[in-house]
Amino acid sequence: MDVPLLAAKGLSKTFASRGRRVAALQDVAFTLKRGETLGLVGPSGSGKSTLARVLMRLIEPQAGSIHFNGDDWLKLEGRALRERRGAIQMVFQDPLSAFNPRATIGSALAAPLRVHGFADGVAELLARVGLTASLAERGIHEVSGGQRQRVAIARALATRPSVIVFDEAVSALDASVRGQILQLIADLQQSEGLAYLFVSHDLAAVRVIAHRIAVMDQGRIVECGPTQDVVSNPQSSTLKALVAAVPRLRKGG
Ligand SMILES: Nc1ncnc2c1ncn2[C@@H]1O[C@H](COP(=O)(O)OP(=O)(O)OP(=O)(O)O)[C@@H](O)[C@H]1O
Repeated sequence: MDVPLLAAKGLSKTFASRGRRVAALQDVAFTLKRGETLGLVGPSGSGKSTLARVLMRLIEPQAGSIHFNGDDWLKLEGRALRERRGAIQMVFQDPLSAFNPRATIGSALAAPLRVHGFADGVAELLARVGLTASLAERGIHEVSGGQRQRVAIARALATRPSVIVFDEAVSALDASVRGQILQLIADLQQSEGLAYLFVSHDLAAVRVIAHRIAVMDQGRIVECGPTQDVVSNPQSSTLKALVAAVPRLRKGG
């Protein structure tokens, strides 16, 4: 039997803010297989980041479960959580916000290696993302946007994850750099069998990288299926609107 690497069920999260209750996740379920990319698309406020943060154990849902790699993921606490949480990593849109501005790239990469007791070197990590070892001495501010995103990916790899969540990770890059980073992400998946949750409002980028796409709206997954099927024959009004917003995906366009 083909047991998924990760299976989420019944995830619900309601935020209360200024007297209003917002259902950010409502009974969300999905699976991820080893080596698979699930694209997660949806309009602003649909719950994509909330779902990513629940996976990362940054926020607790009120209901639901995640089975991941043999663990009841949302029940892990204390030492077990500390030991295992590096198995799911996240890459954000803006790597600058995720790095200590005064640290060199080398020290930013060395820290997670040390914490996990891994013998891999910084140079090795940089090589895996197509960067030269000499970059280790530079600050994160001193390198280009594309190089920064490569460093962010290298740091995610440092804890030997089996899942990486990309949250709008290529959205801020210009088109040619975006293509190169998408290629790197795909190559790493091929060589290392990583599973990805690729969160983006950019359906064009999701289409090239995702095997399957899940569409969120108002906290629910309203549609999910193989990328080609879903994009060529959208069922939900949410996805129809997203497809219409990408001119070259429109029928006859
Ligand atoms: N900490 C919070 N407190 C209150 N409301 C929140 C909080 N985090 C998210 N929300 C609300 O939950 C809903 C889902 O937000 P979320 O950020 O998950 O959506 P999103 O799809 O990632 O949007 P975007 O594409 O704009 O990042 C929104 O209505 C948002 O305002």
